[in-house]
Amino acid sequence: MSTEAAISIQNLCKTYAAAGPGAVAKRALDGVTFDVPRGSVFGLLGPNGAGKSTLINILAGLVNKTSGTASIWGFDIDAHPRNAKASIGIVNQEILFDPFFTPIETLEIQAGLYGVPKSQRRSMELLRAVHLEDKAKAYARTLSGGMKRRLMVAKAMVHQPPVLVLDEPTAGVDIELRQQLWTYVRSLNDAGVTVVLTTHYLEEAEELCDRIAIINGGRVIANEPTAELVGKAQEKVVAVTVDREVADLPDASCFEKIVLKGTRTLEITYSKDRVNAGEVLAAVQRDGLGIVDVTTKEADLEDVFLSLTRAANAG
Ligand SMILES: Nc1ncnc2c1ncn2[C@@H]1O[C@H](COP(=O)(O)OP(=O)(O)OP(=O)(O)O)[C@@H](O)[C@H]1O
Repeated sequence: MSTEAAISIQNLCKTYAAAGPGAVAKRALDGVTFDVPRGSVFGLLGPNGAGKSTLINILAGLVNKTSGTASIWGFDIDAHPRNAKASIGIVNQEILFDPFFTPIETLEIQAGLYGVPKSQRRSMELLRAVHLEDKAKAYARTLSGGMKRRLMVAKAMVHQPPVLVLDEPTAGVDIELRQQLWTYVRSLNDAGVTVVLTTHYLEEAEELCDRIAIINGGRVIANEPTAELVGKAQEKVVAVTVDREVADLPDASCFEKIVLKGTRTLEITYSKDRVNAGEVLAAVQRDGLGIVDVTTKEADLEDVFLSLTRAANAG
């Protein structure tokens, strides 16, 4: 176990017992091992049912692991549960707080639960950080969905944990609010907070995370710096605009796919390990077409994610 890690998980397993007669036990985590480096924004990705919530709930002390170890900020969750819990703030998927309390009361109550002395509370500062200062004394039930979500983030930070976990922070959230949340996550990270983010939005992970782990079927199938993971995508797309209308599509045998967009633009999908961009263009020119313009699209995380989970399911 690395003491430098914000979170260190070793060989973590969780089997949910069969819920009743005829039901079967479910192995939700099957030997998960990874470290979250201190100071990073770490993405935890996986399809539905991959085991992400189970993992987070184990860290939060809400689900008992079957075997393996986990530590938060150097504190083993079994040996030092209180210190481990004090080191982490978790924002759940569901919005949970009493609708009759105001945001400032919600934060004060949460600070009380965590035993934060009055002199060390920063409730107003937290509300300011999530742009809810002017709503400090409004009933929580009168807040919009986005405001409630921001209040959840502030609530998770009352005890100033060095690690913040956001479970699907932007599910069902509009683009503007998503941008605001991203900005806030970045500012927390700039201030030294290690952030772990689970998301279905690959674009979000690609934009925010330094490092990404992908879990599938309870196992880690990738754990790499974001740029390296993205670099693994083998398929690239190039759009080639030619100098005349295309009557017949060029021979596609060295491409994965070729589609005509409009009358003069060919969108060609090719595999980096089979051909390079020069060969793609040469193949177009061989057909007597003159090239007027070329644009390439970088492969994104979606491609990597799909090919890795497909490979894991096939294997
Ligand atoms: N309390 C439970 N009892 C039995 N099985 C469970 C329980 N909680 C989760 N599971 C099962 O364990 C597996 C992992 O579930 P988990 O909720 O951790 O996945 P997830 O990656 O968080 O998915 P999602 O993105 O949909 O939240 C699933 O097959 C799920 O059905």
